[in-house]
Amino acid sequence: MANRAEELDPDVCCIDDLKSRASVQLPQMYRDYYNEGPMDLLTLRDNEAAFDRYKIRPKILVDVNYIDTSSELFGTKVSFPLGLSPTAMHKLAHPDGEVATSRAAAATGISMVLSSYSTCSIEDATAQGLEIPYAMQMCVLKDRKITLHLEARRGGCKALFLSVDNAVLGKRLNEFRNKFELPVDMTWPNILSHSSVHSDGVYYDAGMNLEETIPWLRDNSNLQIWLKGVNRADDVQLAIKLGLDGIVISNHGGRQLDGVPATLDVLRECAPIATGKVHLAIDSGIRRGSDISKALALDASHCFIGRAAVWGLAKGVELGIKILLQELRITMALAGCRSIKDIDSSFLSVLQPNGILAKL
Ligand SMILES: Cc1cc2nc3c(=O)[nH]c(=O)nc-3n(C[C@H](O)[C@H](O)[C@H](O)COP(=O)(O)O)c2cc1C
Ligand SMILES: CC(C)CC(=O)C(=O)O
Repeated sequence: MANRAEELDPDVCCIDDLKSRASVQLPQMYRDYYNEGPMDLLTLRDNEAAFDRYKIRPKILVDVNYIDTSSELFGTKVSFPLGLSPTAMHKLAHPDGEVATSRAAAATGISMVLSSYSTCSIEDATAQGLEIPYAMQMCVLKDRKITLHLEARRGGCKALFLSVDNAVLGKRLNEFRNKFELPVDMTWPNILSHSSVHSDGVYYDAGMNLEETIPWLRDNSNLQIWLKGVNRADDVQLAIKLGLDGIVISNHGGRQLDGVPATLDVLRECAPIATGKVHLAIDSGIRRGSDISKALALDASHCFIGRAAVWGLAKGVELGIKILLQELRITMALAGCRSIKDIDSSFLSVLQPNGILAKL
């Protein structure tokens, strides 16, 4: 049968399998750091549950012999509208770290955003994929001499993703209980070529404000600037006013402020403001190809995954990406969508508490 998992691994058929595999392989301290979040994990759970509240409405009798999943990010073609969110310290899960993750992104033709706290250099990571779009995540650090935006350009990145949801770290109980710490031989080369791990300057500047930071970045970089971690309609309006290139609706995968709404619900609220004015992407909670189709139907132009990629480091990041692509293709075929632009709000309904399906 045409759709049967082709070359996929029978032991790992879905992202949940990948999570189980990674969870038994990783030491508890790192497994909990990856899998969990702050306090009661309310947002972490709701990010995933939100995708189940939206129901797909398939259109019948569409010729789906040929499905085109291709899309575009930062003006570069990608095989489907999925990218890797910035996640710190890949060497905790695999000795090749971000180089391995980047290799998988390149092999599958998708985008990758590198974390400021990557354990490989930007140059080593981006050398893996000459055809795919890379971006660099940055926070404004206390030490302004740590110029990640300049490193990003040297490394061939097309965009900067400014994280705006981490003025301080969320209260992650697992990190307290497990006394989380980095192995002594692990460093953050993109930050530490300029500073020492013991310097306070390598941490976030909690006083950062956009009115000052965006012009500073524009003066010092010609890369696209995206905001990552937007959760309110008025902040979408601010991003448009400041002329930003893109926004990622994100709650850091439910790792920062527990109790904020699921990103899919925030996307639904913010998309009408952003459409046609600024690129809009989403992350947090994406575990299935059908989740990607739901976000696209709610007007996201791109989706990103965090944990699904780090779980992949235990068994194959490429395998995880291929699983999501296969599931997206099957969803599109069964829903009657031949291309990404066919996926619109007519393909979704919401199940209301009274049990009645409502159109968007
Ligand atoms: C282990 C881990 C490390 C992360 N490190 C960063 C980081 O360095 N910078 C950042 O902006 N976001 C970071 N994030 C958040 C991700 O970019 C992303 O928003 C989140 O993982 C998406 O949710 P998901 O894991 O449910 O896909 C991290 C997430 C995880 C799981
Ligand atoms: C080094 C970090 C603080 C990375 C991060 O953003 C996270 O763990 O969610």
